[in-house]
Amino acid sequence: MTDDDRRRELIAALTAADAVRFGEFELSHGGTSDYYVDKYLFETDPDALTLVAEAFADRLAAANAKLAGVALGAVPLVAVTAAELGRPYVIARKQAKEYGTGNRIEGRLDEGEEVVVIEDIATTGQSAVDAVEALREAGATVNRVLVVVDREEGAEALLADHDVELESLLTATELLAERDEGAE
Ligand SMILES: O=P(O)(O)OC[C@H]1O[C@H](OP(=O)(O)OP(=O)(O)O)[C@H](O)[C@@H]1O
Ligand SMILES: O=C(O)c1cc(=O)[nH]c(=O)[nH]1
Repeated sequence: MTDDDRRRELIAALTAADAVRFGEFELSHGGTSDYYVDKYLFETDPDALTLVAEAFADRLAAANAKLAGVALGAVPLVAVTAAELGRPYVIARKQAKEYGTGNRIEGRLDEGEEVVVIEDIATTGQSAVDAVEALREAGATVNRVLVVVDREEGAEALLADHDVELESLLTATELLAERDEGAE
């Protein structure tokens, strides 16, 4: 299957899961948008979840790295991708747990381990940067973030400022091409 075919299949699966919404939406790091990718709708749909995990696993097969998912949204994605690859993973919480272990990073992480971050959506990239910083503080080496959708609103540049490369399965331009062509 070509990359284009795979992208088309993924867009169809996200659309079938009703995850691409149009209207007015508030975003997590400020501002509003006329569209929103409801990650929980595609992540709870078995077809879309499987496609995303397979696409991530393909990209990660050659990298001998541990995976990390950014809570909450990327947890199902990292779990299914890691199972597909037969690899362990960790979870980066938004904040450290306030009792018990007090962990910010959940799961086993050894000093100096290479980690690739899995994220659902990148908008400003701030959530991904926060996870990278928490992982680095915990001793990991991180230079790659993989997302399902890059909304192309600054995440690539912000991550590059932190020496991290952003890769996406889909860009907003690709995801919204049909709507935008219709609007021309
Ligand atoms: O690139 P950014 O500007 O940081 O925005 C994208 C982030 O915002 C959303 O998460 P949300 O805050 O909705 O959190 P959740 O995963 O806990 O639902 C999305 O899943 C990304 O994690
Ligand atoms: O930036 C966000 O908060 C955001 C955008 C989006 O399309 N989907 C989402 O879950 N969060």
